[in-house]
Amino acid sequence: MVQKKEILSLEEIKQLVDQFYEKVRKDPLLADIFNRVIKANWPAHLEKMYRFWQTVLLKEHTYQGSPFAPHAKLPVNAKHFDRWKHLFFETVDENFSGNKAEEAKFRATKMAEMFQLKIDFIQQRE
Ligand code: HEM
Repeated sequence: MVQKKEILSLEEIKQLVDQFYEKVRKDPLLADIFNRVIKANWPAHLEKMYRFWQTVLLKEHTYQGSPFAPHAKLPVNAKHFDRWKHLFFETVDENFSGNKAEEAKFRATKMAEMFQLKIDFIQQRE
């Protein structure tokens, strides 16, 4: 069996982020939701996401921002988060193994849970 790579540097972060958003952009449930906000600005979004995951996984603090803010008003529910997590896990597992790969899935799950709780709360009030 071929041993998969560990996530050790910005190079692997870029591979993970690029391949994940390739899937997102082809996904029938998620693509429109992203495209409506991002429009032609995918390169800027990807740059931001490299910095986000570099900060989370490599502890190189290149991301500064409010991760939740752009999600607050998105028309999303559990179905969308399940798909997001499925594509993210699939991308990690296709490319990587090791501690950081497991941490990526753990952190993504925790953030998705938190985002979903906040979004549910906002949607209930409206
Ligand atoms: C259904 C699930 C999700 C959808 C539809 C979604 C969609 C979006 C959209 C449309 C943006 C704004 C992009 C822009 O303004 O250019 C964004 C930004 C972002 N997303 Fe998500 N997202 C989802 C889940 C997640 C999860 C689970 C995480 C964390 C692991 C995450 C992390 C981020 C970060 C860090 C940003 C950049 C925030 C900033 O502007 O600093 N997203 N997302």
